[in-house]
Amino acid sequence: MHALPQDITIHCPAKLNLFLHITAQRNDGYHELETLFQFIDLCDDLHISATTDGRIDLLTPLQDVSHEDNLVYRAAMLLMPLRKDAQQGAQISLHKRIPMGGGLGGGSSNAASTLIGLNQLWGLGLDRRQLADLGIQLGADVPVFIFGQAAFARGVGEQLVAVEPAPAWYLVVHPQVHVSTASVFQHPDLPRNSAPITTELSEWASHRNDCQSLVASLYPPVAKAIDWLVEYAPTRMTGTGACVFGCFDSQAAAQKALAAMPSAFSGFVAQGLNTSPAWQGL
Ligand SMILES: C[C@@](CO)(OP(=O)(O)O)[C@H](O)COP(=O)(O)OP(=O)(O)OC[C@H]1O[C@@H](n2ccc(N)nc2=O)[C@H](O)[C@@H]1O
Ligand SMILES: Nc1ncnc2c1ncn2[C@@H]1O[C@H](COP(=O)(O)OP(=O)(O)O)[C@@H](O)[C@H]1O
Repeated sequence: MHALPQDITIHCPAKLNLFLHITAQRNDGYHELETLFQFIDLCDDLHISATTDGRIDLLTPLQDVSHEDNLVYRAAMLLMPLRKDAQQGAQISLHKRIPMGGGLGGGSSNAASTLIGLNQLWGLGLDRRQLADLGIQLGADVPVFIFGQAAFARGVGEQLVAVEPAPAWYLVVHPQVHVSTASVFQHPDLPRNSAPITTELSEWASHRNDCQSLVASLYPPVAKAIDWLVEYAPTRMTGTGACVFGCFDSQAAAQKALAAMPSAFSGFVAQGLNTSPAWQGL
């Protein structure tokens, strides 16, 4: 039998929702979506070392998130009952770069990478489907990060079909406000009855983010960020916001717009990725 690795470093990419349509609301309150996910090369880094004390130690606290609520810790807890040996433990540290709560999916990506990494270190032998089924308990975006390919998603984000969105460079602009996902989905003015998609996924003009008008009206900085960025490139909000992204043909064009960005916003240039770097080297 091969010896298990003792240490692993896993990238946790951010995602963009290139579009997001809400097609229905289920009886349990959750919304049925049709969304196109692409990863971007802005990544958090997760480092996991195997230990033999049967504990999960998270070495890097996050501001405003307790250890017990941290999605890294919660993902590790989901795998604890599946260990082959109760002495198996882990020390985990997270280097965060993805802004939190901006619609970029960083927490879900951290959770997915924790499941991927511990599955490897502890030799659990779970396949991607089994990891995704565990991960969805932590958040609707976790399965796509385990799936590891750009995807068209239905349901609450668990029915995934691999797709190849065109290569693109993005300027991602953070309007510096925090939008609560739950409050957007609870809002009475949210449109909830988009028709299921029949057009090409790649046709930008046929698609939209159904949360965008509502969020822009509730949060004026989001509207200002869109109004500014749309002068440079086709622009849309990701997830339930607050971040918005412009699509550029080249890194240089995206960088040029970033250089002109008003100081009220923060932003970064990133490349679209159709394969997640989380699985690299595994
Ligand atoms: C909207 C999306 C699109 O990618 O992204 P984000 O803006 O969060 O990144 C996701 O579907 C978000 O997924 P996630 O952030 O994991 O949401 P969760 O924690 O599962 O849900 C937060 C709350 O939003 C509501 N919710 C979420 C997803 C969904 N399809 N319908 C809902 O009604 C529920 O009230 C839930 O309690
Ligand atoms: N490891 C984590 N990284 C980021 N956020 C986390 C993490 N663990 C828990 N959270 C909580 O999840 C919320 C949503 O995080 P995130 O995935 O970054 O944003 P979004 O859902 O908007 O894409 C955060 O505001 C934070 O309270």
